[in-house]
Amino acid sequence: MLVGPSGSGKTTVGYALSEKGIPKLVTTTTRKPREGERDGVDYYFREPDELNPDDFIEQTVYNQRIYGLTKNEVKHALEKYDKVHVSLDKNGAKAMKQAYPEETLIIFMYVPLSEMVKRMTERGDSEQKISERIDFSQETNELKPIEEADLIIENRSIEETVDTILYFLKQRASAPTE
Ligand SMILES: Nc1ncnc2c1ncn2[C@@H]1O[C@H](COP(=O)(O)OP(=O)(O)OP(=O)(O)O)[C@@H](O)[C@H]1O
Ligand SMILES: Nc1nc2c(ncn2[C@@H]2O[C@H](COP(=O)(O)O)[C@@H](O)[C@H]2O)c(=O)[nH]1
Repeated sequence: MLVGPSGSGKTTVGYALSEKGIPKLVTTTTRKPREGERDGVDYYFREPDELNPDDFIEQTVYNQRIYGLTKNEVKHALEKYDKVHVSLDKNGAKAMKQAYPEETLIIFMYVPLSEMVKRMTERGDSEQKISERIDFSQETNELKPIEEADLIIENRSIEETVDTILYFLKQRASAPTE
């Protein structure tokens, strides 16, 4: 599970992990698509009244929008792949870790605040959106790594971050189980 504040690079690193054979679980949200985002690829974009809580393993409200991971998405992915990744907020990651402690790893990514702003600007977010996201991050303490994190990593260069994650996963896979 990739966790970190807005603009820390979860989506970008996630693309790179997919290319390395660790595909992404597509989650569902009631927020509107950003430019270039596609339904069924980036998210399942839905209206609030289309969501049935029983279909979800976990759901959260982030910045006034609902996000969640469906049981079906996990079931279908794990029929095909032994390892997958997903980008979740802190609440989602904690809930998943509690429910599936042996099967999940939390990778917390961060960048300095100034870099977050720069990257969101480059991504094309409006000044208002950036300011909302930064305020939200600060109010919810999103910049602070969560205690449950298995790996905490500053996302300086994408290549370095991806290599570190792959190395970490390899180490964990070869570590003897208790
Ligand atoms: N290591 C990096 N160096 C430079 N730019 C980066 C790096 N990682 C990501 N970016 C850029 O930063 C911007 C934000 O990255 P991204 O959308 O992946 O963040 P995110 O954590 O998924 O954010 P959100 O939670 O808001 O969806 C993008 O424009 C991306 O290309
Ligand atoms: N708990 C969950 N968090 C999710 C899910 N899908 C995405 N996210 C996280 O929400 C925020 C905002 O995402 P954005 O794409 O609107 O910037 C970010 O932290 C995502 O990782 C989910 O299904 N459950």
